[in-house]
Amino acid sequence: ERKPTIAEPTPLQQVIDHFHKLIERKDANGFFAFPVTDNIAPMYSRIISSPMDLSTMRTKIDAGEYETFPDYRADFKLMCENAMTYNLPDTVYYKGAQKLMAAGLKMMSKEKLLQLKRVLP
Ligand SMILES: COc1ccc(OC)c(-c2cc(C(C)=O)n3cccnc23)c1
Repeated sequence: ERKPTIAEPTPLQQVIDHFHKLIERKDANGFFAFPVTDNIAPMYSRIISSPMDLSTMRTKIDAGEYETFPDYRADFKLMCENAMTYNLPDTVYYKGAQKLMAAGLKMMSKEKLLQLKRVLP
């Protein structure tokens, strides 16, 4: 019978996958790994209108939902900004988001992407 074909990742998916893996490694505690639920964060779904997390981003990467690299970077920023909206500044979540955002945007800066473009076919 016909075998299901596994879609060959596009060059964009491969570049996004490369950065996503680096970001996942930076979230050692897993605070950003899965959607934040109302039972671990009271009223979260009332306060944060557009939730985002690394597992949702992974699903979007594999489904080819990111048309451009900036679309992916925007979800990463949204995830960090949500944490800095919901949590007070002196929490591990706010501080973790601040650190993750700084490291991630530095890694995915326009200069870094230009360098990458030079070495890609
Ligand atoms: C303490 O263990 C965990 C485990 C998973 C979490 O989110 C997926 C979180 C978590 C992650 C967050 C964020 C990202 O705002 N959060 C906010 C308040 C209370 N908990 C959290 C904490």
